[in-house]
Amino acid sequence: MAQGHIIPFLALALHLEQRRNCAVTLVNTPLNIAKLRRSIPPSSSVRLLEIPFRSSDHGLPPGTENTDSLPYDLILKFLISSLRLEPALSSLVADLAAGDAGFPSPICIVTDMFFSWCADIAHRYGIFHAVFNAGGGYGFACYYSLWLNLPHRRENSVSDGEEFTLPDFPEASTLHITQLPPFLQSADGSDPFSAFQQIVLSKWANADAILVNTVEGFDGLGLDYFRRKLGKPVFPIGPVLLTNSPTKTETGMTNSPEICKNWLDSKPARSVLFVSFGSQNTIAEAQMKELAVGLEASGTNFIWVIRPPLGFDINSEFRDEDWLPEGFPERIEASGKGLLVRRWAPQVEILGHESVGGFLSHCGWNSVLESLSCGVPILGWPLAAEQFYNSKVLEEEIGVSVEVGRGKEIVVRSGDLKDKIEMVMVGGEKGKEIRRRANEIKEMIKDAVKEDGEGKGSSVEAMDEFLNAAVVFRGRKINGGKSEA
Ligand SMILES: O=c1ccn([C@@H]2O[C@H](COP(=O)(O)OP(=O)(O)O[C@H]3O[C@H](CO)[C@@H](O)[C@H](O)[C@H]3O)[C@@H](O)[C@H]2O)c(=O)[nH]1
Repeated sequence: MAQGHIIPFLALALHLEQRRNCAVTLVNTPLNIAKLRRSIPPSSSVRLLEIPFRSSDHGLPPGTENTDSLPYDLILKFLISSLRLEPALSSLVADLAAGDAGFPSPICIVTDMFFSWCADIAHRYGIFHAVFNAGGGYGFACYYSLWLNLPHRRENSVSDGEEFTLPDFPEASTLHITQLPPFLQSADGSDPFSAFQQIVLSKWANADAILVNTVEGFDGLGLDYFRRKLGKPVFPIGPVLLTNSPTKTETGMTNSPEICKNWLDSKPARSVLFVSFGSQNTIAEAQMKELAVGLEASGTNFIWVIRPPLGFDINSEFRDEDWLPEGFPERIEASGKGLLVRRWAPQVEILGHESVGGFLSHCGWNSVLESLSCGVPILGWPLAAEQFYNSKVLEEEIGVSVEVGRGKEIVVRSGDLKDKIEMVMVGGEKGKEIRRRANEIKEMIKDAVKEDGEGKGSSVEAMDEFLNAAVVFRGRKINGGKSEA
């Protein structure tokens, strides 16, 4: 129930339908199904099914079915409400398994990482179950290990300024306490956040397979962690991406795709920095001001997707005069240096435009994959969830990024931002190496998804193995365990 998860699920559904000839049903709550309906190409026969959900029954504002419109402080309540979908999902799978919905009984159920408990439902009907993790291998291995090895703040152990290693993932090298969001820093295993994470993460072990939206070649460390930890097949099938960004007219995108395209068309190749913090995160007002000053001082061209800062309702009116330095919107418009987009931009199209040469990103994994698929290097400003570990692996292991900020609390200085923007966009040796490496990863991604006379890429092979495992599982159930076929 989040754009960062729904988008890769839609991409996976379309891939399975168009490339693998599978009949696919996407299940979600009514408002998310309405969004999906607008994003599915008319030629697709992916079927959409609703499960009922009334947010007010869970103490959430009316119409809250997606983190993109969720007040920032209600995330835990929202996550817990997802557990209450069990009876509705159970009865829906019972109908599907009986063939009541006019479709053949499903061979496989793929659920989001937060719905891993659906393995129990699938197995009740002899159906193969896979968790599809829309995040990366390394980032989610750290996230998984951190939540299942609590607490992290102990007397005489980890404290401010200290680094530590993960007991079951030492090869991840050291993490710093500032790479843990505040609620994870204070989690002790018995608080409601820990209780929720322990339910959903420990149940990954009940799945028959784990699908990860990544590429083995540059993200193998975390995949090996899950293989070792869960003893289950882990299939890196990515990147599974949409070719066009979903539109989001209901939240009032002010700059249409055509305006963005025309603006980008007027800029030299690789000269534009794209700035966006994803579908559900934002920065503080003071940080917005520092970022604006840093962007202006760097002299680079930029497109910046602005969301209301921390403390403001995501749906509130825009207040440029409070959130941005005085005269900033007018100056950048007059100079032609910047384009401000409110709430939602056509990100895939922007990153694919030849004028874009860098992406200042919160390091949500979809954004990372979309950027690297186009060979665009990253300036990381992780804000929540596993984004801190994505940023770390992108900089330290993969070599395509430099971190410019960390979290919502630590103040980022405009001077430092300016220096790092210059370094990635135009700078000397280090910037050159980051740009070279981003192009190398782009080629690695192309190889992973290729299927031609010369053979299959690693992600195509992984998808083959996953689909084969689901079919074999089905064959065994039908033949009472006697046959593999
Ligand atoms: O203006 C916008 C903003 C976002 N997007 C799209 O929305 C998705 C955003 O996904 P992502 O970059 O992964 O960020 P989040 O929305 O923050 O994703 C959540 O889900 C990811 C996958 O599990 C995690 O990596 C993140 O930490 C988590 O916050 C991407 O496909 C973007 O192209 C747009 O099209 N336009």
